[in-house]
Formats: sequence, structure tokens, C-alpha cells
Amino acid sequence: QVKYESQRKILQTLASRLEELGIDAQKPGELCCPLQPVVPSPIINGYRNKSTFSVNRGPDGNPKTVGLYVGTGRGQNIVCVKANHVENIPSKHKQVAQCYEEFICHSPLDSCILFHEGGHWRELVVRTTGCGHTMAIITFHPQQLGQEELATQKALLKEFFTCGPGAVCDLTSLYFQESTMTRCSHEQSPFQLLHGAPHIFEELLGLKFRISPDAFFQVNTAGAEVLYQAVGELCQATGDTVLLDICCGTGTIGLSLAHRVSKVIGVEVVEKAIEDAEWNAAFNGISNCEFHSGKAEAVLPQLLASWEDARPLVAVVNPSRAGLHYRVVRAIRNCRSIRRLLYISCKPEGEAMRNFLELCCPPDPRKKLTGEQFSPMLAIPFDMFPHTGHCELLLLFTR
Ligand SMILES: C[S@@+](CC[C@H](N)C(=O)[O-])C[C@H]1O[C@@H](n2cnc3c(N)ncnc32)[C@H](O)[C@@H]1O
Repeated sequence: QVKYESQRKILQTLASRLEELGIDAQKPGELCCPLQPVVPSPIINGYRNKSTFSVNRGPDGNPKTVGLYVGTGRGQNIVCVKANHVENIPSKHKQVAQCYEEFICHSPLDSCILFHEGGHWRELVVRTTGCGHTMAIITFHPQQLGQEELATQKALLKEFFTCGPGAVCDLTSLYFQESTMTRCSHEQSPFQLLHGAPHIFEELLGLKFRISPDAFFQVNTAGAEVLYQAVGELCQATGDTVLLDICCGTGTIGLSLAHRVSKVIGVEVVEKAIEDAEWNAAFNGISNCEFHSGKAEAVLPQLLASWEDARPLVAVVNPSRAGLHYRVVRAIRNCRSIRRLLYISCKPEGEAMRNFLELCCPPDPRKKLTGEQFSPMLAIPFDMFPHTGHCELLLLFTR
């Protein structure tokens, strides 16, 4: 009910913002379109396949606590607490976090709390899959350490997780990333494989997906299956439909719908995710998909400007919280072949709201938005994140 209410408010906001733009958008209940009940997650506890653990001072003052932050910046009361009580994190993730804490507590090197104050040990990411694979990615601030000292630390970490106390975690892959920034891409600082296999594999809707350390994958695999099935239904694809999968990650959406359409075109900025998507297509024997590596705002305008294919074109967009770049929205609006658009957002009240307005506002030649506007037709929230206040919203737009 709480989640339904928050999604209802989002649709109310969208309706009133569209009214301000002169669009008669308000439907019964002051919403811009019908809102279906929240679709439950098939799994409620321990559903997360990826957890990110911070390293910081705990409530007892221990600066080598591996866990999650509680408190607020404004209250100046942020502490890092162990995640053992957190219901949506599986026990395997908690076990790896516990082992990492043991390792850094015995390390002569400090944890890195504020970059400029020194210290080395930073964040831990744990990813698991239904196939029983576990990947751990440890971020390390090199500070002034030389190559030899770095190699020693990497060897100690590997030894701990392969033949020491950390061996109980039975890691499939152990990665190490030297990072002087909050987040680094593989291109900025490579993920170094210290042990095991370079990828983990997940099964979803009968397909097998390879996942690289920096590739996105929905954190709730069973929840993602339910979402993608609904995407498939709302696409109303016929045999000759071309499906645009914008921000495609490892290709999950397009590949799971490939058998229903004549062609899938995926676009994604993370190069390793595109390599995964290509591998995933080949491994699953899917040959009607092409994947483009690059920013959607660079790839899509070019792709759609020269679009002369007569086949129906359906777009599925699933951007990160930053939403779609204006150029992507403009390219979609100005491509007459796209009559149907599915927008999947984990934060529809944020930047996605700006995109909804850009998609639905009246044509505006000054903004080079000459194409006919879209209208919201249906909204379905998915409880992708049980035990949190968040939802994944699927919004269908047509024109
Ligand atoms: C929420 S994820 C969705 C991935 C995929 N659709 C799925 O369900 O697994 C958003 C994806 O957008 C990608 N992304 C972020 N900014 C992008 C951009 N400017 N152009 C293309 N892809 C982008 C991210 O790397 C990430 O893989």
C-alpha cells in the first residue's frame, strides 16, 4: 500500500505537470493513466544478487567495520554497521563481508575513510547468481604504494580467500580494483582478476547470461523475470517488429524478447556489458540481435536519423537514475516509426520525470522537438526491492 501510494503520487504529479503544459492529461483519480496494483516480487528475503559494503567507523569506533551506513550527514551521526540483520541481503554476501572485515582487521594497512587522510581498504561488492557463483570485488586506494607493495597486498588477499579463513566463501571470482575516485570504470582503472573465473553466469527466463564485474544486472533476478515478461506483453510485438533496447546492460531485455521480434538493437555505454551481451546472444543461439557500444545520446540520433525501415519499431528504455539524455528523447520523438515506448525506471520521481515531460509535451521547434507527442497509457509498479521503499515503474507511452 505504501508503495502503491508513492507511485500514485508520481502519476498525479505527472498529470498536473502535463496540464501545466496545456495537455488534457488528467484521468479518473487525477492520474495521467491507469495505475495497476504493485506486482509482488517472487522472493521477499535475501533476494539481492549484488550488495555493496562500505568500510568505515562502526558504532564502537572500529574504523575497519565492513557494512552499511546508517545516520545522516546533516546529523553528523553516520556510522557503518554490520549488515547481518538486513533481510534483503543473502547470507553468502554477509559471509564474504564478515571475511573481508577479518582480513582487513589483521592487515597492517589502514582502511581508507577520507581519501586525503590516507588508508587503503575500501568498498567490497559481492555478486551471486542462481547458478551458485560468487564474485567479490575489492576496491583499494593505492595512495603512495609502489608496485611491489601493491603486489604483496594482492597476494595476501588472494591467499586469504583461496587457502586462508576466507576460503569458506568459495569465491568463483576475486577482483581487485585500485581506485582514487569514488567510482572508477574498468577503462579508468581495470578490474584485476586475482583468482578464479573472469565472469559469473545467471539464468533468466530460460537463457544464460554472462556478467562482467562492471556490467549492470537487475539486483532481483526473480523480480526481473516478472518485469521482463510484462515488458514482452506490453510491447505487442509482431513477427516483423524491431525492438530498440536502450541502455541494455548485458542484453537481458532484448535477448529475452528476441524470439518474438524480427530484430533487436541494443545500445549500452559500458563496453564490457556490450561484450557480455554479444556473448550472451551467441551462447543462447540468438542471431537477430545487434549491440552498439557507446552513449545512447551519441549512438541513437545517428541510428534513427537515417531510419528507413518500414517495420514497426518499439523502444524499451531502462536508463540509470540520471535518466535519458535530452538528445535521446529528441531522437525518439523525431523518429516517426516509434509509436510505442516502454520506460522502465527505478526512480520515476527523479530525472525520469523530466524525460516523461519531454516525451509528452506539445511539439516545440525551438527545442527541435518536432515529432508528435507521446501519451502515458498504463503504469505498472513492480516490487523489485522488497524491504525498501523503492519500486521499479514500467510506464507505457504510445502516440
Ligand atoms: C538500470 S540499468 C538497465 C540495464 C538493462 N536494461 C537490464 O535490465 O539489465 C541502466 C544501464 O544504462 C547504462 N547507461 C548509463 N548511461 C548510459 C548512456 N548514456 N548511454 C547508454 N547506456 C547508459 C548503464 O551502464 C546500465 O547498464
